[in-house]
Amino acid sequence: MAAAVPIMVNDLTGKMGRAVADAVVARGADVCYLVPVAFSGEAKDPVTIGDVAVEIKSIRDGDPGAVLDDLKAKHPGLVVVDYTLPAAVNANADLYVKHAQPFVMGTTGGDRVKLLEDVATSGVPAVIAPQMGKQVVAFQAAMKLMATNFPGAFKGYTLTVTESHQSSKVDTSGTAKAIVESFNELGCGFDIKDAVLVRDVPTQIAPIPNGMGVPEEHILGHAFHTYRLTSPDNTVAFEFQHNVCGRSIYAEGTVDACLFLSSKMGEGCASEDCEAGKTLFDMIDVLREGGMVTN
Ligand SMILES: NC(=O)C1=CN([C@@H]2O[C@H](COP(=O)(O)OP(=O)(O)OC[C@H]3O[C@@H](n4cnc5c(N)ncnc54)[C@H](O)[C@@H]3O)[C@@H](O)[C@H]2O)C=CC1
Ligand SMILES: O=C(O)C1=N[C@H](C(=O)O)C[C@H](O)C1
Repeated sequence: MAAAVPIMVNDLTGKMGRAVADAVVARGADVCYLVPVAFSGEAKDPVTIGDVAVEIKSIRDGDPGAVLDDLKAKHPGLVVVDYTLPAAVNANADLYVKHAQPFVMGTTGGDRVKLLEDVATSGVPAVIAPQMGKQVVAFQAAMKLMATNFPGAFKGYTLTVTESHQSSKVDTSGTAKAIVESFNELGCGFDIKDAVLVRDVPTQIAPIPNGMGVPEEHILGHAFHTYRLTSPDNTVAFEFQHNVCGRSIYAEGTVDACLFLSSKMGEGCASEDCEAGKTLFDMIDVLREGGMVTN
């Protein structure tokens, strides 16, 4: 039986970090366990999750690289999870890469081109994806497949994109950005700057068609996305929607990504679908290789 995978969650005092830390503990100590240190933007009081008291260290002060090296030595096979902020994405990835630390990056935003280039060329195993919820990833993969098989199929159609998230979200949905890439390959010519971002609570709560119809109990944690395509003469319309309440779908997917990454560490991608030596993965890779629990 494989050894339990040690997982460090940065920042588990944030909303997603906490959901992932809870999911790590819930998955069971025979599968994975939470290491007792996490990075945040600043040092904070320890947080107890399950029976683990986690020390919260500042990633900006002291020597975070030495902390990582020490954790790696104490917890062989360590996987780091990053759910921080768009402004931290590139610097945090640089730190993990510099210390050859495999990681799962769920944080959105930052300079994505640089992120993917830097990590791919480093050879440090990583899963990077703006969406970790496996059913949403399956939809994302289906759109990608449609774009590959039928490029230009929606040429001339007008696309509108509306996304609603908790008002603390600072960036445009990373998932919408990824899915719009496929719509553009299908011929839509959509500028992501034209996406409608709903962050005000009254509009979120108001029923459809005037509002988003978000259940009030999920105002602090929801992700509603609608992509609407209309033909040039307005006679044909398509609407695609994925509406998520809460965060467990992403947290469970993240634990799956950690286990996937752990199986890849040191061997590259072994499946028929993957080119040998591949070290940078996304959630579509994780999905393709199966083995994800159903939630
Ligand atoms: N890939 C996916 O499936 C999902 C991605 N996300 C993304 O995760 C990110 C975090 O979202 P939330 O947890 O809602 O935000 P949050 O604001 O609740 O948490 C962010 C945390 O990061 C900390 N932080 C700031 N700078 C840091 C640094 N340099 N290093 C370490 N920690 C730092 C903050 O103190 C805060 O506690 C966002 O980019 C969001 O879009 C969220 C849900 C799902
Ligand atoms: O910040 C969030 O909450 C989410 N962020 C991700 C994104 O930007 O796409 C995934 C999901 O939408 C939730």
